[in-house]
Amino acid sequence: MSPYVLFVVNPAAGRGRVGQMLERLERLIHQQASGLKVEVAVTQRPGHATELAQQAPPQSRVVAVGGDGTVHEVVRGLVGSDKVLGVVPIGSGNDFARMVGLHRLGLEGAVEAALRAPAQPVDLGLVNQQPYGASLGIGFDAAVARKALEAPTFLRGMPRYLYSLFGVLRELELPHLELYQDDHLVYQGPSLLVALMNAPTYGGGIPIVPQAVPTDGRLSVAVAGRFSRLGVVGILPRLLTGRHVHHPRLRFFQGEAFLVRFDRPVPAHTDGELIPPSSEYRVRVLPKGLAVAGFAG
Ligand SMILES: Nc1ncnc2c1ncn2[C@@H]1O[C@H](COP(=O)(O)OP(=O)(O)OP(=O)(O)O)[C@@H](O)[C@H]1O
Repeated sequence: MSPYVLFVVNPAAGRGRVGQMLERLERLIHQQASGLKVEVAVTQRPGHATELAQQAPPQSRVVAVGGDGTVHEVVRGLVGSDKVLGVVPIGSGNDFARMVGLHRLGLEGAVEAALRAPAQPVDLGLVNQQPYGASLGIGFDAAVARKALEAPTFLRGMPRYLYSLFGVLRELELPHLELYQDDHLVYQGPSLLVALMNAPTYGGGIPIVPQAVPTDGRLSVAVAGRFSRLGVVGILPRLLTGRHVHHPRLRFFQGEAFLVRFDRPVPAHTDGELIPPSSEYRVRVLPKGLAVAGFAG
């Protein structure tokens, strides 16, 4: 029996580009799906993709059409099931697709892979019991993302990012971090950010932990320690090209389970989606947590 494939399309992804492509997308999917049972569902609101993924029948493929936020919501609906994740990356960042090698396929190639390519498992992360696919960022980058929500609506793209970045820099006051790996304290001190990664990149290709491998049964962790405002501005260009890894205020760890504890609630994001700020994040890897169509392993 051929599998049932549900495409979950987020019209808001890619800054609304997906919504503008809806008809073309549906045509393409139905053209390529001959012989398969396929349905296309358009999300109506944030969180809807998780419900749709949960409701899909056992052993089906559920394909996230959008960016990392859409993938994140579908992952949340699939974890612990025998369903397979597909990804048609049309977001702004697409770091999950980059992690599993699907970002270079182009639209038709990605639809084809979602429909018919064999599936291989990847690790997932779990933070305070909630799954994530590619990234967990705690601290500075999440604060910038949060600030962007308050930015004036006329600011878009890079101006919006710079507004948010300098807004957070102006108020910069580093929390005190204690990082435990398997119950051992491995780092303590002021911290700009902590990234607990399954993927090497976040934020649309920023190689925060270039050595991360999503099939090694471990999370790769970067801790940025005490940074001044000027220090942050100095490290950013190096971060974009992966030249930050030898910076003396950066530390890297790899492992299965971490406890991230702060002296106050600190903002965080999973796969680029903000989660409620907390002073404690319990994080672990879920080895081979989800099968992904078109992932070569
Ligand atoms: N119908 C909808 N209307 C508005 N927002 C929606 C709808 N459906 C889903 N969303 C939200 O859209 C947001 C953005 O989606 P997504 O992250 O996939 O796109 P993106 O931001 O372009 O990509 P990336 O995260 O890769 O940069 C998500 O937070 C999701 O919850």
